[in-house]
Amino acid sequence: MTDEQTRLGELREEIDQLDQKIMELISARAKCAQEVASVKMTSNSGQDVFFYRPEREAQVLRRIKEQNPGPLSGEEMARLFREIMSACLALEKPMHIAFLGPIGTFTQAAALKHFGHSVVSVPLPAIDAVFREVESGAAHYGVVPVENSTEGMINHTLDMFMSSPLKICGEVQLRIHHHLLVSPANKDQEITRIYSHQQSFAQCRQWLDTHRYGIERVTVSSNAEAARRAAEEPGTAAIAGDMAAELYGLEIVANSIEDRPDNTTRFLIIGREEVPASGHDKSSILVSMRNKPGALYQLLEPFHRHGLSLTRIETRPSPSGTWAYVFYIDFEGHVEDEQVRKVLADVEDEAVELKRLGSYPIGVL
Ligand SMILES: C=C(O[C@@H]1C=C(C(=O)O)C=C[C@H]1O)C(=O)O
Repeated sequence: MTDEQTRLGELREEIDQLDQKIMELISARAKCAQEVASVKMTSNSGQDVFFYRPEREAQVLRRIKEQNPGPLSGEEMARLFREIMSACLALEKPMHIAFLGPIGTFTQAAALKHFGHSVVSVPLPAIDAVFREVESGAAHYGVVPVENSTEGMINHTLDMFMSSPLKICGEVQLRIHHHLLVSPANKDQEITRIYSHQQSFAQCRQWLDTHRYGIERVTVSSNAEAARRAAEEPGTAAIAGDMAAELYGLEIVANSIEDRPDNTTRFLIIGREEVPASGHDKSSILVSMRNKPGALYQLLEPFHRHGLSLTRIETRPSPSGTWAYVFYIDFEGHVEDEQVRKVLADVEDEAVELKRLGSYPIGVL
């Protein structure tokens, strides 16, 4: 045996021993989580038991990121723990997560990033169907896209909150990389048509105008549907992400063709319960104001006076009348915070209506 072989043998021996310890520790952790479940059941007899605790999971992931000694990055370590927690929670109760489908969409990728892979993910054909599935109790939580850094707000999601009783329980951001994809069987054919979702076409507009000018662009209901069609129809391509490419066995012709390298989509987690404070939270509200001079100033002034940071303000037409508006506002803080309570009380004095959509942990992953 050479020196190199001897050294490799020793290192592999060490890795095997470490793996054994990791396995024992993960099993001990899983037993603890099971114990937590039985405590929750006995202390909550007869009432709804909330096995999934978003605020606690956010705290665990934040601590892991902060205390991670390296050489793995904090993000990487948190992702590993995300999966460990997901598996532990599945022992307590397997969660059903509705998402904007079909399978292979970025929304599914966001759902798995947020909840880990030990959940049952349920694809639904439209954003309102995801809301209905959670409202009816058929799914524990839902995941819907809410804004993209290149293309702006997903208005359909915002408008759903006007009528839905659901709460926002979390947020997750996903870097969106689009590829031009073809079926390996049709690789040598000339492409005469490209399928994609309207949002993805918009996020790749400049690239398409420069590199595939004049080729017909056909909008379909999702990237995954685009990939499915490209897999079947000769002479076509799709713009979609890695998950859809893998699912339909497509090959990448051009990689990461989004116009902005930081192209990111933010998704919301919707559920039926309010989430207690995690220590680093955000809140969302819908406010309709009287249509009078200074209305927007009056709405924003309390945030300034109490030093609360706004992270987003969007205006949507009110369903109650022509030229009336509803403001969708995100800000830092939790409704349990004293400062937030004061601001909301002031806003409520001036507003026609104030709807609290929820306070939730700022996305960790
Ligand atoms: C174990 C618990 O239940 C679930 C599992 C968690 C975990 O594995 O760390 C954390 C929060 C809950 O979603 C808990 O509430 O502490």
